[in-house]
This record gives sequence, C-alpha cells and structure tokens, in this order.
Amino acid sequence: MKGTIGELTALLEEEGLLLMASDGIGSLAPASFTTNSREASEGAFFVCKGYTFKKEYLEMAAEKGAMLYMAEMDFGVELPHILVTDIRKAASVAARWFYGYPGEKMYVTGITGTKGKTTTAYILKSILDAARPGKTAIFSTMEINTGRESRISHLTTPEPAELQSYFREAVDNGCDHVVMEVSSQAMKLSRVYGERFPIGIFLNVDEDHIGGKEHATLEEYVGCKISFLAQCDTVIVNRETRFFEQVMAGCAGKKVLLYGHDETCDGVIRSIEPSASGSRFEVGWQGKWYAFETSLVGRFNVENLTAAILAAFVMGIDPGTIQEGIRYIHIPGRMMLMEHRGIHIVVDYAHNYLSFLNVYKAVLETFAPKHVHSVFGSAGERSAVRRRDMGELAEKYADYVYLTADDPGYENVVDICKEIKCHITKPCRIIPDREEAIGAALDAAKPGDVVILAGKGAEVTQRIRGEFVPYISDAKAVQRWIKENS
Ligand SMILES: CC(=O)N[C@H]1[C@@H](OP(=O)(O)OP(=O)(O)OC[C@H]2O[C@@H](n3ccc(=O)[nH]c3=O)[C@H](O)[C@@H]2O)O[C@H](CO)[C@@H](O)[C@@H]1O[C@H](C)C(=O)N[C@@H](C)C(=O)N[C@H](CCC(=O)O)C(=O)O
Ligand SMILES: Nc1ncnc2c1ncn2[C@@H]1O[C@H](COP(=O)(O)OP(=O)(O)OP(=O)(O)O)[C@@H](O)[C@H]1O
Repeated sequence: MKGTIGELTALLEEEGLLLMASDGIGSLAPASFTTNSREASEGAFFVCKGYTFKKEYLEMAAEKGAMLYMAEMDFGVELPHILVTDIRKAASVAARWFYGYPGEKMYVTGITGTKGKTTTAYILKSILDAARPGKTAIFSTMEINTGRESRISHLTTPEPAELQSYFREAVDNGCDHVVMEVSSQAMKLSRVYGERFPIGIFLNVDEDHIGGKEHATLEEYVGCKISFLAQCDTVIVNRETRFFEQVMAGCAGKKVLLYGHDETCDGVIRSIEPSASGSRFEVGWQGKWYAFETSLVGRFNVENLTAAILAAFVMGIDPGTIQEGIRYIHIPGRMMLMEHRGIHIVVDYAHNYLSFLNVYKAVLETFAPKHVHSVFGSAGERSAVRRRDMGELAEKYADYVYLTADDPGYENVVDICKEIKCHITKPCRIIPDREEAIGAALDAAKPGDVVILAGKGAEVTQRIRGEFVPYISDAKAVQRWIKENS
C-alpha cells in the first residue's frame, strides 16, 4: 500500500490514460485517497470526477491539506497534479494501486443481471459461510459487509475509491472470498475497471434503468451488462436470458457454463416443488442429480439458487455443504413471507416488469390465492416504463390495487399513482401514505387472500426531495397492523 506517485504515473502511461504529470512529483507518497473533498485531509490524493463536480471541491480539498490532485483538466489551483484522458478509468487504476490490489488477494465472484443480483449474492455467501464461516465479504445493494464490519449501501456497486477500500478492509479482516453485485452503471462508469473476476454470473437482462442519468438506450444498457463478462474467467449464464446470443458473443474466450430448464445446460433444473414454506428441486451437474430444499419460494429463486450452486461447484464445494448452505436462507425484503389469520403477506423488492411478473407468478403458484391485493408505487426520476408495466401487470394479476409512495424523489406521489392507475380497470385506490395503504389492504383481505407489498423490500427510508426520510418499513407496518388488530 501507499507506493510513490512515480509508480502510479507509469501505470497510467501503460494504460494509455496519462496526459501529463507536474514536475518532481514522482517521489510523493500520499497518505490517503479520496474523491470527496469533505473527506480530504493532510497529505490526501484528491480525484476530481463526476457529473456535478465543481472547482470549489478541489479548493476545499487543497485547504484541508491535499498534496495533489488528478483530473481531466487543469483547474488552475496551486497544487501538483496528474492529468488523464479518462478520469473514471484512472480513478480505478489509482484506487487499486493505492490500496495494494486487495481484490487480487481474494476470490471475487461478480453477479450481474437486471434482477436477482442481491438474492444470488446472499445465496452464494450463505453457501460459502457453510463451507468456511466468516471468511466471505459481500458488497450488495443492501449492505457492505467486509467480514467484521457491516454498513448500509448507497449504491449497488461502490465507486472505485470506496470499492478498493472495502476490498482492503475485507483482506485485513481475513476474508478470502468476496461476492459482489456489478451493476450496468458500474460498467458504464468504470467502477470495477481493471478488476478480474474468477467467476462472473449473468442472471438476466430486461428493459430497465433507461433514461435520466442512467442509460441512454436499451442497447447501451445491455451492452454495459455484457461488457462485464470480458473481466471474468468462468462465466455462468442463464440459458433463458433475453439477448442470449449477444451475451454468448460477449463470452468469447471464456469458460461458459449454462444453467436452466433445458437438458442441454451444464446445470439442469428439474422437479421444482413449490410450497408456502419453501421449495424443493433438483439440479443435474456433470452426470449426477442433486436434490435441494430451501426456505426460498418462487421459480425465479430456484434459478438464482442454481446459478449460485453452479458457482459453488466450480469452487469445489461439496454437495452436502451446498445443501446445508441453502436450506435456511433469509434475505431481508426479498419474498419475505408473513401470515395472519389465513392471510398470506409477501414483502418484496419488485419494482419493475421482470421482478413484478415473477412475484405474481410465484404467489399464484405457491398459494393459489382467492384474491390478490397488490400495494405498490413507482420511484420518482427512474425508468418511466415501470409505471406502465407495473400497472398492466396489476391489471392482469391483481384483484385489488392500492397505489402509494415508493421513493417519489422530487415527483408528486399522487401524480405518479395516477400514471400507474390509467393502466388499471380493477378496483384501485390511491393512498399516498404507505403505511395507510398497507393497512387498507390488510383491512380488506380475507382468509385465503394474499397481500403483496412490493417495491421497498426491507428499506427503512423514503427518498423524498433529495432527503432520505425515515420510514417504518413494510414488515414493521404489517406487525403494527397485526398488533392493533389482534
Ligand atoms: C450516475 C451515477 O451513477 N452517479 C454516481 C456517481 O456520481 P458522479 O461520479 O457523477 O459524482 P457526483 O454525484 O456528480 O458528484 C461529483 C463528485 O464531487 C464530489 N463532491 C461532492 C460534494 C462535495 O462537497 N465535495 C465533493 O468532492 C463527490 O464525492 C463526487 O466524487 O458517484 C456518486 C458517488 O461518488 C454517486 O452518488 C452517484 O450515484 C447516483 C446518486 C445514483 O443514483 N446512481 C445510480 C443511478 C446507480 O449508480 N445505480 C446503480 C444500480 C443501477 C443499475 O443496476 O444499473 C448502482 O450501482 O448503484
Ligand atoms: N432471477 C430473477 N428474475 C426475475 N425477478 C427476480 C429474480 N430474482 C429476484 N427477482 C425479483 O426482483 C426483486 C429484487 O431482487 P434482488 O434484490 O435480488 O435483485 P437486484 O438485481 O439486486 O435488484 P436491484 O438492481 O433493483 O437492486 C425481488 O424482490 C424479486 O421480486
């Protein structure tokens, strides 16, 4: 860790990223590395990046004692600097160098896909924990856990400065495996640039994350997801993903393992038996069949499980340990099941077409409900097609709909709900307060019905006008209702 700037400029030159470096900085050895001026301190190496970057941030970092900066342009601030052609790639090169390439000291499994990344990451961690407790870090949308410390995440894949510091912390905590989610945005913004993944899992890809600052087009989104595979050695791919041929083209030169229901796959799924307490299924692998039992419900979760099982087989984990690892899994806010007087309640994170479709199908298959009550909204400033898609799915699969707040951001909750409602002719109420909407659905439900609370999973905040406002959480809202109605 903490080599000299001369080493870094040589690396940047090798990568074709270096434009120029101030004279005489080769022997400097920065004390810290940051892209956030608020965190800068004496001897810091400050990186100027980002859509909303301002010169004032650099000035603040200089005042706090930064020793040099790296940027795409000379900001005219009295500080030695390195100028580069692509600051996001250079930030990853520099962060890897500064922290001593910690990712290379562990076995890093990267998981990408429109849906199922968090779930699959937790499944694989659970298997690895069964094999060797306490030695696996997880970097997910829900949590950054580096072995001993756990923090709430703000991004699915952290920016390079944070990512490399988490890798370092994991190594220092004695971890030898990391399971991490790799978002399309991470690929677009070069957050994992230069990192190698012994295993990459490609779950699925469907239309999402298009618009605003995310992706300009579906092609760009799909292309970013597929570009991740070039950084992996072995790639585990869902045979049924959309854009399969394109995904396979992105795996050129890699060892590819397919999973799915088709018997030509390397990992074949058969005999799924769904029930309200979990699922049983079998996976065929290298000429043998293995039976599994799990607390997770839904056909899509059997697919997530199979992807993780294949990764575990590749790692050489024995089938008995895998069976143990997946038997009891609890993933907060993902298909969480509750029951009250014959009413089944499902708390889930579904907030787009692919996930919502799968949740409805899983609910119908698992519970054969008399009626489905669906409580959801749609996030402000996110992919607009979600409102149409979720409205159309509710029209097809739900009997009663309650539209409510789900991270409205700067948009008006009622306006968002009205946009969803124009796709629904079934009984549908707009109740902006989420806890009230949940209460209304539970009040109306009868034994044999299912109430789906979708979109927020285990979250305990609502994103409202740039603030994260505390929210009781869907599960606690249900518990409170049960207490008040028992
Ligand atoms: C589009 C995008 O991904 N943006 C992320 C990115 O922004 P950015 O690099 O452009 O930086 P910025 O937020 O414009 O800020 C500029 C820079 O000024 C610095 N700063 C800021 C204030 C200050 O006082 N001093 C200072 O130095 C900031 O630390 C930052 O380095 O880096 C920021 C952290 O440095 C993230 O907060 C921000 O996530 C935004 C909020 C976001 O919502 N991102 C979503 C779209 C995202 O990345 N989602 C994916 C999942 C979706 C998928 O599956 O594709 C994810 O991986 O989470
Ligand atoms: N393989 C899958 N296919 C389709 N839907 C899925 C799949 N796995 C999970 N889901 C649904 O998507 C929701 C989110 O799952 P999960 O958090 O694992 O996905 P993610 O890829 O991490 O999502 P995000 O990018 O929104 O953080 C779940 O609550 C479930 O409804």
